Amino acid sequence: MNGKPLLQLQDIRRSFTSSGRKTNALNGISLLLERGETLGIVGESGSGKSTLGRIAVGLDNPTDGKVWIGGVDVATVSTTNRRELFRGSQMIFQDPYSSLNPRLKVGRQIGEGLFASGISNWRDIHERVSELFVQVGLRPDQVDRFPHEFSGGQRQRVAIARALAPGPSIIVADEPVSALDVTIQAQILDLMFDIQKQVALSYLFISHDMAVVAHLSDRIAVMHRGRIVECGPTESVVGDARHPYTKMLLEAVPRLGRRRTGEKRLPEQLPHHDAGDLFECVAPGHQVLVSENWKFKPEAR
Ligand SMILES: Nc1ncnc2c1ncn2[C@@H]1O[C@H](COP(=O)(O)OP(=O)(O)OP(=O)(O)O)[C@@H](O)[C@H]1O
Repeated sequence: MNGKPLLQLQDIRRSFTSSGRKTNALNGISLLLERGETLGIVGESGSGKSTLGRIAVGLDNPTDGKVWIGGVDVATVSTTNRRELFRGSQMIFQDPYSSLNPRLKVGRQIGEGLFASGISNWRDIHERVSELFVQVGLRPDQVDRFPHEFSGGQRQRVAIARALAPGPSIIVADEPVSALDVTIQAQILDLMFDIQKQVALSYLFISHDMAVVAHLSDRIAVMHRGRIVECGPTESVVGDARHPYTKMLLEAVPRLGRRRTGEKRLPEQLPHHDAGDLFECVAPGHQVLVSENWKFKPEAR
């Protein structure tokens, strides 16, 4: 790959229309994901995080805006090349049970990913699947099990192995630990961190939980109603949040909120962003960007 950012999104918009009602899930998202970094995406339910993640891995298309993978504008490539382009972008979901085929042995499911990425010898595939199992902390003899024969944490390890199989450079993890017990959450986050040290991987790490996002991310982008309202290095966003919505998210997390003093009350109204407020989470290095163009306005119910 060239020296271009791994993933670049420019003014991404996505609306859905169902039963005659239009929802603007994304209202102009611009961000960069650099090589080897973890960009955390945090925001409450419905803020557009999953829609953003799906667009980042090619599972959905924006209504408007541009997606570049390694400097290549996705809109300019053929369907076949597009599939190839997105092979380097894999996704891990919240519920590994529903994202795994319940009727297929897990080794086979991972093997199929390897086959699709060009390994045609099943002996090589079997060997690689065993290696992947070891990499995610499972035993090679567990490859012949079905998904229901694993615990929740083990299933997420299987899902991680499957995502790693095609040798991706980007993994979008959408609430990967939300369904797990706290101790298991820490194990999976540590595993993701260790894997990133072993192989050159960038994570787009999506969660509603600021504590979880802060644990793993180099940078954090805070999403509110389909927009990024604050973005910067984790220590700045967590330690010195500027946007009221970010402060609100932090106050909702006792473990992180305790760091802050003198601001115990949550804002009674959420900030409203003007439609023309285009905010770009493209800061290289340590710059903190805060959307300034907001005012408090009662929430529309
Ligand atoms: N396929 C769809 N059809 C209609 N509306 C959709 C669709 N996908 C998402 N939406 C709407 O877009 C908005 C953003 O949804 P999205 O799932 O991206 O948010 P989220 O931040 O990931 O929330 P959650 O954590 O609850 O999944 C929501 O209002 C949702 O109802």
